[in-house]
Amino acid sequence: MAVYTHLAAEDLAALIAAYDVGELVSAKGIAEGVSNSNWLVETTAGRFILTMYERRIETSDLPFFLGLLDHLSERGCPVPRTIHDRGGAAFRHVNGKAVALIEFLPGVSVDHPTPEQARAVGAALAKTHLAAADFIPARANALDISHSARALAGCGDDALAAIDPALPEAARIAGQLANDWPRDLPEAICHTDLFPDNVLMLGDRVTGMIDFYFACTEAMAYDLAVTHAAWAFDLAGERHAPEIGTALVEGYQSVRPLAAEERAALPLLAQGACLRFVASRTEDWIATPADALVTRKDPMAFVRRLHFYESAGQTAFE
Ligand SMILES: Nc1ncnc2c1ncn2[C@@H]1O[C@H](COP(=O)(O)OP(=O)(O)O)[C@@H](O)[C@H]1O
Ligand SMILES: N[C@@H](CCOP(=O)(O)O)C(=O)O
Repeated sequence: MAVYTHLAAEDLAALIAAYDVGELVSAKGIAEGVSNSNWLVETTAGRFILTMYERRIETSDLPFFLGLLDHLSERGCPVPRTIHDRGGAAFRHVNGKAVALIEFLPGVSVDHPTPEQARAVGAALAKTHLAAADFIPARANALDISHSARALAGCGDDALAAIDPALPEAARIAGQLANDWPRDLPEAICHTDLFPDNVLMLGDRVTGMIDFYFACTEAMAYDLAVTHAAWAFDLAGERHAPEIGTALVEGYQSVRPLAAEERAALPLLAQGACLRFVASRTEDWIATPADALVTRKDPMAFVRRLHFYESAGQTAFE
């Protein structure tokens, strides 16, 4: 579920009246997602997504995230633009919480991508990297490898082993990788969470890239590594799908060829990408009671991918 807050009908109507988007017709809570509350809003002028920021997002970061959506959308990327209110503001507050009205994009998230779809996702990712080149604001990656290493170490070996006996070893690998991390790869504003549920597709076409709320200044090859780890496996991380990974990298390179040092770094970047999700999933696992309404995501699905990238090396990307 992802509607954490009840919005009274009169609050909703007053909010929509602040925008030049016609009259409110209906608003339905959207079940997908875990971080924010989302509603599909219909007005006499069309459909919109209303997002209420609930967890992990600092209001001070909203101008960056929402400005980025507008920047990428203006440059032809399939990214929803922000609807600004009559006073020009990109976000407002309702009952003390920040909310934004976002363009609705068509499409569905695929569960079992084909190579053609993965190719299109790779190309769309590379286009956002190029289109973000003249986006001036910067934002550090709060979930970089040093953070993952600290977060896992902070859980303590006993708590990690209680989830799975293999987790303490993953924490040690994170500490090692934080020391070996490449620092000089070309950077851009990166999505850093481009999982299948953050991509909307119609057939082989990417119609929407959403949920830019982890976007930050990062190595572009790291963003490709995150996307590879998110797309080129089954959900449990047990089966690598080489045809998906290959198509993804080919699609990326059809728009932005990788430099030799970026290609060479991919296996290590992919291990770091896995550890970013091992760390956040482990923290959530410990913080969320087993009977909570939100389904906990399994950190071990990314420990398996981590070990795959360790042993496969460069062959994971061929
Ligand atoms: N711009 C959009 N156009 C169409 N659907 C959207 C849009 N933004 C979000 N959604 C829908 O809302 C769901 C949750 O959005 P998401 O941003 O992933 O939430 P969360 O940040 O909580 O994970 C998505 O899976 C999608 O179905
Ligand atoms: N993609 C991450 C979770 C991030 O949550 P999101 O719903 O905001 O994309 C994971 O799979 O661990």
